[in-house]
Amino acid sequence: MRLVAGVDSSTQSCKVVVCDAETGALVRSGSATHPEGTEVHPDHWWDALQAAISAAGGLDDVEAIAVGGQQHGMVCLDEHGEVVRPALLWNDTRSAQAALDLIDELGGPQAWVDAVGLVPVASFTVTKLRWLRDHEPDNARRTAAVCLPHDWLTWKLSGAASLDTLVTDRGDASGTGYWSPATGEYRRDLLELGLGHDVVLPRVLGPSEAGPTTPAGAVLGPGTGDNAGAALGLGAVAGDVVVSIGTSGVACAVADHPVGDVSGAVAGFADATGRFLPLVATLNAARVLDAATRMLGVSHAELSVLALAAPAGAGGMALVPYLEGERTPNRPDATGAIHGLRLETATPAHLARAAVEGMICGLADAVDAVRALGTPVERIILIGGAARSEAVREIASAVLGLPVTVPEPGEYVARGAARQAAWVLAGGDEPPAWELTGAVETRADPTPEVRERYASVRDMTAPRP
Ligand SMILES: Nc1ncnc2c1ncn2[C@@H]1O[C@H](COP(=O)(O)OP(=O)(O)O)[C@@H](O)[C@H]1O
Ligand SMILES: O=C(CO)[C@@H](O)[C@H](O)COP(=O)(O)O
Repeated sequence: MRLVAGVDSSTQSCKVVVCDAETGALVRSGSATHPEGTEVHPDHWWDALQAAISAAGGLDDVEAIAVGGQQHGMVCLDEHGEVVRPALLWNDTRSAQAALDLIDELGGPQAWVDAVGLVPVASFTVTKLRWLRDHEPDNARRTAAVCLPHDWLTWKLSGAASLDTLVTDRGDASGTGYWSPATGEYRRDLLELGLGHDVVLPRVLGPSEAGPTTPAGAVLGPGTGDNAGAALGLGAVAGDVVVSIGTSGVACAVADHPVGDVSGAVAGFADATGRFLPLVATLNAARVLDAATRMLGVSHAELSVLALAAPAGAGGMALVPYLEGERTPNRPDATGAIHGLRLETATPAHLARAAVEGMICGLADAVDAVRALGTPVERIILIGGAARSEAVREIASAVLGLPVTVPEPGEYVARGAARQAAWVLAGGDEPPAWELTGAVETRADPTPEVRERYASVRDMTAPRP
């Protein structure tokens, strides 16, 4: 059996899967946690990757490896390849003003959509570079190369010989704000608009193009952003909308043509197969439920039981989940809110239900935004840590008004990276046909009134103090 490995270096943890290259069957796996915070030194990702590889029994018998990772994080390297400062992550909102400045300077949202398929918000790398230029000019000047979390880990696995050996892929490059999915070229003028000068950028490999090798001789794939990785790991096709409830909430779909949304809600990313990946991301997803478990002093399993014990609509209680500000809608300084609290609804069950419903209402808006661009929504595939919750599965089906397909619990980003590694080994126009088994469909009675209530209160939140 030929073995391949896939990595998911996500916001909260690093996961490694080792799979049979031909069938995709999981052979072994491991994981390790990442530190908290929206600013993290990349060395922590490297340490977690080493720990996860050890937990997975090592990679000595693996022929190819690919790395999927959280998108957009700004990794700045100096001319010697040293990290200039801790990386600013996708969920760090300090560059919100930089995003507004950049939109203005290029001539408005349409100019950005035309150039790179997205309208800048604080998440995208180009805005973080502008923040660096404005707030840490010495660090900006020292920056000789910029890459993303997955690019940096691929480079480290290759031995990090020189800046010229940095590689990336279309999927992750499309989240920078200085690479065009439509032309497949960097927009160095936009990089310079952000950072103030030109730097080395990773070479963009094709979807199954081999990168460098590890010192042990395993071939490295291009890797990709975590959402493109998940779509590849799930084998998503037209009509599927992947909804991921991890640290971020995401709704995305595979498309044959580049997509642009001047409202900025949908980012017109590229995917990991040579196609495109219109995507909406929210900042508030699984951690809203983590917060609810803390407020109620219960476990996730207990939160799920509580939420399902309360009536749909939580007796009119609606929770707006902007606990970390929000990206879609673009409200970096917003806070969360609980509306409609009454004596008779002041129970743990009502609060649990309102937390799950509010978080999913944000994602239902995301699915609507993807649909509004003409993307067919025939099947919802639910993944991410919070998909382990029965309440999330039931309430997602009810709030979205659609059946929800939940694959068996697994690491689908890491699986997608492993599938890419297998594709690099096998060659050919399409990735190897890895069958997805064990998916279960959940159908609940639709509750459109929950979304109506949410829509009536979602703009009523206080700014961050
Ligand atoms: N049974 C569960 N119910 C709800 N949330 C859960 C459950 N298990 C894990 N989670 C949450 O899922 C999140 C991690 O999901 P994951 O998709 O791995 O995140 P990321 O990829 O962003 O690091 C954590 O916030 C964790 O608390
Ligand atoms: O910013 C985005 C997508 O645009 C996020 O989806 C990040 O890619 C982080 O993902 P997770 O760690 O939550 O999986």
